[in-house]
Amino acid sequence: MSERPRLTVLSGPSGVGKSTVVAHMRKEHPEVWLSVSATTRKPRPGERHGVQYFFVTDEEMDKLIANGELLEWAEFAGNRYGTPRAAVHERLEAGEPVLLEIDLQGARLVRESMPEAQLVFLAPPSWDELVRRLTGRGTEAPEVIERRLAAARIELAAESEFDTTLVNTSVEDVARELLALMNVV
Ligand SMILES: Nc1ncnc2c1ncn2[C@@H]1O[C@H](COP(=O)(O)OP(=O)(O)OP(=O)(O)O)[C@@H](O)[C@H]1O
Ligand SMILES: Nc1nc2c(ncn2[C@@H]2O[C@H](COP(=O)(O)O)[C@@H](O)[C@H]2O)c(=O)[nH]1
Repeated sequence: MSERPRLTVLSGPSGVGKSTVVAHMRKEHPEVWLSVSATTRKPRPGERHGVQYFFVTDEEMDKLIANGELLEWAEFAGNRYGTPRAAVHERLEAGEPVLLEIDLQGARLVRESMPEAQLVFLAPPSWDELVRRLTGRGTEAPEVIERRLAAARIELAAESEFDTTLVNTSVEDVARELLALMNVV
């Protein structure tokens, strides 16, 4: 590792492949620490509490927010999501490469509170391919897909706010590029 690791934020429209890229990257490089967010969204089949997310009630999320326990939080497509603050700071202080996979609103908040963070935007090869991926994943009802696509138009329009854009044509290529940006390889 050539430089001190810093916080990296990966954002991009729902269905672009953020989780797929990060999972691929962490298979080879488990030393990259991925923050586990809290969310009020219901678990998808196979998702486990404490692994993909901390699945919390609305009341629990209210408390996390009120107690200042979240580094950032946002409402996205009808659910709330937030990054637990303490774990991120602990890992950064330990010198580990830290990655947040969060939406545009969260990325903007992190930029305000931690201007040294690098913001990476994951873009789809095309709009049609984004729709295919989001629909093909088969995890959301049609009305939820519509909400996520409406958010995607806003997120795509904000690409220039990010330090770097990676286009997710190949999971392997993007994972390699992200590792390089994080100074892990
Ligand atoms: N490069 C790629 N080529 C083809 N399909 C891909 C590629 N990357 C991801 N996918 C597929 O796209 C779908 C969405 O990927 P994924 O769930 O990782 O997206 P995401 O950005 O994490 O979405 P969300 O923000 O909704 O959590 C999945 O079915 C995944 O297998
Ligand atoms: N602002 C935040 N956004 C987050 C966080 N954790 C995840 N996300 C983003 O939410 C959407 C939807 O995720 P899904 O798992 O329901 O498909 C996606 O863009 C995630 O990146 C967070 O802590 N804060």
